[in-house]
Amino acid sequence: MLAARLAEFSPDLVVSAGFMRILGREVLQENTVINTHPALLPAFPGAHAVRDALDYGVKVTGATVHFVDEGVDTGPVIEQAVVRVEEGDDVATLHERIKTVERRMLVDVVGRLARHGWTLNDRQVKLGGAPSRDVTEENR
Ligand SMILES: Nc1nc2c(c(=O)[nH]1)N[C@@H](CN(C=O)c1ccc(C(=O)N[C@@H](CCC(=O)O)C(=O)O)cc1)CN2
Ligand SMILES: NCC(=O)N[C@@H]1O[C@H](COP(=O)([O-])[O-])[C@@H](O)[C@H]1O
Repeated sequence: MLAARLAEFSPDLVVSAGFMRILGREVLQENTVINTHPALLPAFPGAHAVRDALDYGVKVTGATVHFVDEGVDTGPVIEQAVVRVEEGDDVATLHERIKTVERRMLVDVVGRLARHGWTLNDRQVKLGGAPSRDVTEENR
């Protein structure tokens, strides 16, 4: 039982990155969970975001770090980073480029959450601190 296993560590924050199981109420009621998703939510939720973005023909996609709620990819957005779709991209090439950006963003977000905390009003997340340059540069 994941909830019980997590309780043994009393984590301040649980990070889901590539964790492909839907978390249930028993985990979410006891833990603050964030997730990284390889699309600009609310676009392309679910388990096949990169494929779905390519199939749709978007020119830009990206990655989202969000709080996890009982919905699927519906939690409040913490940070996003944009990635252009390039000529000749397939799922593998596009996903690798997204992963490069999302890993940097995830490290930045976890650091800011830990150091500066956050506020949540309705769906608006305000993180303390400022995004690191390499996250914001990608968004230019
Ligand atoms: N309660 C939540 N749990 C999780 C979330 C979330 O937003 N809410 N995010 C996921 C990770 N995730 C997207 O970032 C995600 C993972 C898996 C699926 C999904 O539909 N899985 C299907 C299998 C799909 C397939 O393999 O074809 C399933 O579990 O039946 C959607 C989104 C972490 N957990
Ligand atoms: N919907 C969940 C989802 O698609 N998660 C994605 O799985 C990849 C894991 O990469 P990795 O195995 O190389 O860390 C990441 O791109 C993450 O956003």
